[in-house]
Amino acid sequence: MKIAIASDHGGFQLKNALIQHLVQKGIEVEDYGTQNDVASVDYPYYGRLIGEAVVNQKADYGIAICGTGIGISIAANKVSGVRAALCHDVFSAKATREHNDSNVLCMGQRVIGEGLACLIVDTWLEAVYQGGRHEKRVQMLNE
Ligand SMILES: O=C(CO)[C@H](O)[C@H](O)COP(=O)(O)O
Repeated sequence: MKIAIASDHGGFQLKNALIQHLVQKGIEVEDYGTQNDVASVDYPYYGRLIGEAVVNQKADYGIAICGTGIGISIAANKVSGVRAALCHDVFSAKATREHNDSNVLCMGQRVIGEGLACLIVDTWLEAVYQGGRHEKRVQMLNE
């Protein structure tokens, strides 16, 4: 499995923590930036990068972080084929894989701590899309 990950300056520290967490688990990670939290950068650029990496199959899934997670999730969802989910709790992380077949996970560094964020990532990656009644709805999203 390969994960594409990106953040703006507001999510840079959490991005680093998640990269470390994923690499420790043996998961391949490609870092699409940003490279520091000194320079103020624009989350729409990084949301688009992650969205395009996923739909162009450069990675199996994407993770996108900003201060709130909101702006970068809006940006990622502008890319056709992206189903980005903003999750700050474990229930939502599991449900969005099972029901929405989400392919990008978004979180906010200014909202949750690293421990919970790692647990959300693990839950999201382990959950399995259920298909069935959800197929038609996901198809509607794609259309
Ligand atoms: O959360 C975000 C977007 O939803 C951004 O990270 C946030 O707006 C950046 O703010 P600032 O420029 O004040 O650091």
